[in-house]
Amino acid sequence: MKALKHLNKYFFKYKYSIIIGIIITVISKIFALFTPRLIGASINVVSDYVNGNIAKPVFKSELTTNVLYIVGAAIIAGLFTFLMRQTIINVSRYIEFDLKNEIYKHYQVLSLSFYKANRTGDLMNRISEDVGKVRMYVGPAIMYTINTITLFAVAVIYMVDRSPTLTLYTLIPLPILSFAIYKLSRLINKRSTIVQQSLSTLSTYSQETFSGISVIKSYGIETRTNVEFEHLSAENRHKQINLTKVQALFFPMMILLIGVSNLIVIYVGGMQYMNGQIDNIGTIAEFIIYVNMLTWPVATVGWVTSLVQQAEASQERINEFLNTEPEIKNNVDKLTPIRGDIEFKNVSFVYPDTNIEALKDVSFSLKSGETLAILGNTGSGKSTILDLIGRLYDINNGSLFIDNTKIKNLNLTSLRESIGYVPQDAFLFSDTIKNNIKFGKEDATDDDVIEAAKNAKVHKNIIGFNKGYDTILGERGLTLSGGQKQRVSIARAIIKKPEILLFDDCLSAVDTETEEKILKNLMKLTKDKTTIIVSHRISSAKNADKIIVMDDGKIIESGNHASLINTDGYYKKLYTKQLSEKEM
Ligand SMILES: Nc1ncnc2c1ncn2[C@@H]1O[C@H](COP(=O)(O)OP(=O)(O)OP(=O)(O)O)[C@@H](O)[C@H]1O
Repeated sequence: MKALKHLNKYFFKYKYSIIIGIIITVISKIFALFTPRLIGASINVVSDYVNGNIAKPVFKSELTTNVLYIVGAAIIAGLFTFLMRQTIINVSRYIEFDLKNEIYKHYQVLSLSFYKANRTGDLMNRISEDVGKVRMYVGPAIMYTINTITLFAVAVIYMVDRSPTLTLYTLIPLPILSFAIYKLSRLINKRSTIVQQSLSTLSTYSQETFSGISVIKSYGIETRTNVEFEHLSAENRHKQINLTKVQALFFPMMILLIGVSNLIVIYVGGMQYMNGQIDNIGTIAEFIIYVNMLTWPVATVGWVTSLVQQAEASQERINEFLNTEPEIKNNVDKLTPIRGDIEFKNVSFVYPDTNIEALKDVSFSLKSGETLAILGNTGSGKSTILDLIGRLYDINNGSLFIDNTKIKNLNLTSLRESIGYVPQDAFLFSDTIKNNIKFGKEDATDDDVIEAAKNAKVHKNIIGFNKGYDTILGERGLTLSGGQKQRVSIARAIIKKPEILLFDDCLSAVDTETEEKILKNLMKLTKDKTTIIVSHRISSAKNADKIIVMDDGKIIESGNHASLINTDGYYKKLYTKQLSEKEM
């Protein structure tokens, strides 16, 4: 129960609703337990009349009164049972909502390395399935426990009052029932988990094949994927059947144990009535109803125990994430406006998850308003430089200054708000094109959006779509070409008018002519902004104030276009190659 302590703050938050829920539960059970007493009394009235102990008018009036009481008690019990669910189950839904928000909020502050170390499916499971299991503890488990305790306490008092010996015999099979249900519930849960895992494998497989359907079709491997799906599906069927087998045992087992209890009541009660230990035949009927009323709550003891165990395991998994501290923390509370000077001083960086040394002793500096182009082979560390400027990771060695202040001593929100970043793989949300561009600046007007799109040279493409800027992108919307995506992504960055603009090879899918036009616009827009352009093309780099060439994490060349084309090396070679390609 240690992990579940995390929920105490929520119980405290909703304490009044929970207390009201408990009171309502107790009232509903007290009224529900009037029924057996009234039925017992009614049978006694019938018995007295048959034996000639009471006259017909008395018999009629007593029976009518009892029936009215039974109906009244049932209505009140029903009403309170409804209210019981409305309070306690509602509280569980509120706590589920709060817990989901708490987890989601925490996910948002966790660093990229956390997302690298954990699979998306796992993150989703903890916020949905695990929270669902915890809710079963907060709601049904607590409700049924209060229910059982109240029902048991009241019923046993009534029963002992009627016949202590018969009470004892009636209660004997109940712990056996509870234990059997507990064992069965555990088995059901174990098999359900196996079924869930196999279902998630099946859906992951299907999802992947649907996403990669064009590859599957172009390689003509539909039959292979069909066979694989059938195989996974057959495995799932086998696991589902295994689960159904144990689930099918649940009700027969309950019916068997209720039957045994009823037999005991009839046999022992009958003997006692014949021996004169019980005065009234109605007591036996009363006890049979008690047995039937108590069976389900007793069975729930076993069920609830396994619910609590599952909730504990789920909360433990949730706590593991909630207790994970973000690696990148904001160390400064007050906002620190950014001008845009950047300086790397002997910076080295090792990716924590792969131990790859992506940057080795890198030094360069850039004044606010200057443009830097970074070139180099793939995997040479270009994107890593951009990630470090956005403080997506913290450096291991050396110093990284922004505006002559160590990056760790800047307010994280100020830093990130002052950066417009266009990643290598442009990611667009399933939303309208307009909202995807406005993502960079929520309060942007339609004119701002159009201006940004024009500068990114994507406006003409957008107005060519039927719904223009309101065209929905994503799975159920329009698919943009690689180059269009990159340009929408550029529009998103420039609409923000940030102090620092980072372009990570974001013109690679654009033809050189459009690239030229975009670069011209960017030069105008970023005149007084610090700009870093990562590229494999000389055309993107040639106008930059500074150019560095990376290889295996190190800077191997630096200068500007004029100086580098006069130095034998990577840049000159690339320049000559791309020049001859252009001429061809
Ligand atoms: N998130 C990451 N986790 C672990 N290692 C990484 C991560 N990102 C990059 N690396 C590794 O760090 C090295 C530098 O990668 P980086 O992405 O900075 O290169 P790049 O020069 O931008 O390459 P490209 O031109 O292909 O984009 C590579 O060896 C890469 O495998």
